[in-house]
Amino acid sequence: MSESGNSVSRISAKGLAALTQAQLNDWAIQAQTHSQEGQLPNYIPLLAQANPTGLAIQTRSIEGQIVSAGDVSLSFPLMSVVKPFVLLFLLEQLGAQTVFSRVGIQSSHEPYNSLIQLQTDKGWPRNPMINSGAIALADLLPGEDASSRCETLRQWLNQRSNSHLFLDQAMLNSVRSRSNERNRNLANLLAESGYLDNVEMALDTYQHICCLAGTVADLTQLGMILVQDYKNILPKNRRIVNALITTCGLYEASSRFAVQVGVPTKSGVSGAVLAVIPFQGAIACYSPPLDEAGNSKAGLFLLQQLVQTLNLSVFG
Ligand SMILES: NC(=O)CC[C@H](N)C(=O)O
Repeated sequence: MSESGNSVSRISAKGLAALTQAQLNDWAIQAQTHSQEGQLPNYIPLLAQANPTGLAIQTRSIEGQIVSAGDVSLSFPLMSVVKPFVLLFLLEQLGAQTVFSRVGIQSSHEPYNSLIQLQTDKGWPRNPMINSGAIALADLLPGEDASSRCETLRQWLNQRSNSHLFLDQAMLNSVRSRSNERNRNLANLLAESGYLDNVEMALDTYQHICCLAGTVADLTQLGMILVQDYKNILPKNRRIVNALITTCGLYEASSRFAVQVGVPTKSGVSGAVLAVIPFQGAIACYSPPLDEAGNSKAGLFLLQQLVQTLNLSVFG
């Protein structure tokens, strides 16, 4: 690029509102090619049977502009995309002091379900975006059993965000049909180390909340509660969640993504991805094939296109 071209691109400011339908359509087609390089997870039967070519993306701006591409009628379980919202709920209900007496704020360079990481940390869950941390937080949710805890969280989220999340019972049955020894080992070590009270309830609650499901429209609505001041949610709690999804949201790929793309982003093993563009809007993608870290191939490609073309990086 010429020097003058370079300086022009450096000062050009665009923003989410500048996105056109034609751009998003083009990128959605290119994203399909990227998704072919990914793999479906094999440890949850219904996720293993997902249609690998199913793809949807929606952007929602604070002015109410919505641009979508792909099949927006597809619904999918949030899986780990629920983790920031469990954290937000508990920060609002219990306060940061209680929450961070049960979970840390350090990023991890191990996979999201790593037992080695938890052993290295002597049973202290490093952050709320990996399974150990989310299982520890599931233990703090109020309610007598997993289903009532999940229902309380579901209603709280739907009321705050005007989304229509539902419990995907078939997905929950599928999750339960295979014993997840990794998550059980994590929960046992958390309990032995004093960071979790009830192993069975925490695991059951965690499985339920991972099966809260919706469409990309629900996901962008949900994302809006992290975008700006919203219905009594404390700004400091929103900032904590956005900071932690930036540093930990994509597991061991988080810092690379922050450097290369630069927006707070959370993924789930279903192929769901949610990005928060502070004071501008939210972007949700769904495409099941995953990269090695368990992040949607097409989802991360789409975010990269959007952020780079529209200058959305939160780092300026
Ligand atoms: N990365 C994820 O989405 C993990 C969620 C999934 N339920 C698990 O515990 O393995």
